[in-house]
Amino acid sequence: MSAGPEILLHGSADDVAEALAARLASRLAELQRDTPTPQVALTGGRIATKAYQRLGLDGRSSAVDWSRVALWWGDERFVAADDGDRNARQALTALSPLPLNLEQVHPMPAAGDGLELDEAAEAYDAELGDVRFDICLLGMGPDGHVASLFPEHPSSHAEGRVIPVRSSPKPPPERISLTLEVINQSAEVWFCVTGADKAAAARLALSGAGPIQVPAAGVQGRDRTLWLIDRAAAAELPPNLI
Ligand SMILES: O=C1O[C@H](COP(=O)(O)O)[C@@H](O)[C@H](O)[C@H]1O
Repeated sequence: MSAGPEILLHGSADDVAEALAARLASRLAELQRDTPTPQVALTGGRIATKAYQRLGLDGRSSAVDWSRVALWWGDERFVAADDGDRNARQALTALSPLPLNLEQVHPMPAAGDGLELDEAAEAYDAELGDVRFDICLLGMGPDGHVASLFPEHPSSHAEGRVIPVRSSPKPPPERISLTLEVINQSAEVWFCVTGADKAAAARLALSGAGPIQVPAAGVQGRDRTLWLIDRAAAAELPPNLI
């Protein structure tokens, strides 16, 4: 059963990225002792991408068998596959030095792949099937959004597991997102949150706000919910949480 969120405080955004990369490598190696292919949902965002770059550089020398890691995405911008805005493109470029098994890499469909937005979300739902993530990584926007679930927006209270998102408050307007239903089936959820512009949202997410107003507040892993956070983003947290 999940305990409350665990706050892991770091000095700077770079420290969070380094810590995320190191934690991911060590947890994956640990999981691989008992699990043939750990299932990981990746996030987009600047800090996560830095962590992927670190893993791309150092990951080969870790104990992880990268051919036995399945990669999924928590959300995606519905743009062309070669668009630099794609979360998957950014992550896979960074991770390209690793010997991943491409059959275990599951990017969300891109615009121009032959599917409309709704069909693309349905196709990803079917591909996901009954997979539950061992680790789900999440960023958080300054407005408290997670994946592409935005506050007070239809995405924050949509039904289903994988949803099409239109009129996203953050560009690009069309996206695909997992819902909290799927995210919260993950054994472990790891937030990576940095910067002073996230401080107010972090405080709200960790002090009982509603998930429609602050989607990050509705996230809870089955076993663990970690917040890898820098001092700037943690500046408004109640002292008892740190
Ligand atoms: O649009 C998105 O933004 C969030 C947060 O990004 P960050 O750069 O502020 O960390 C990210 O979690 C999400 O995957 C992405 O699509």
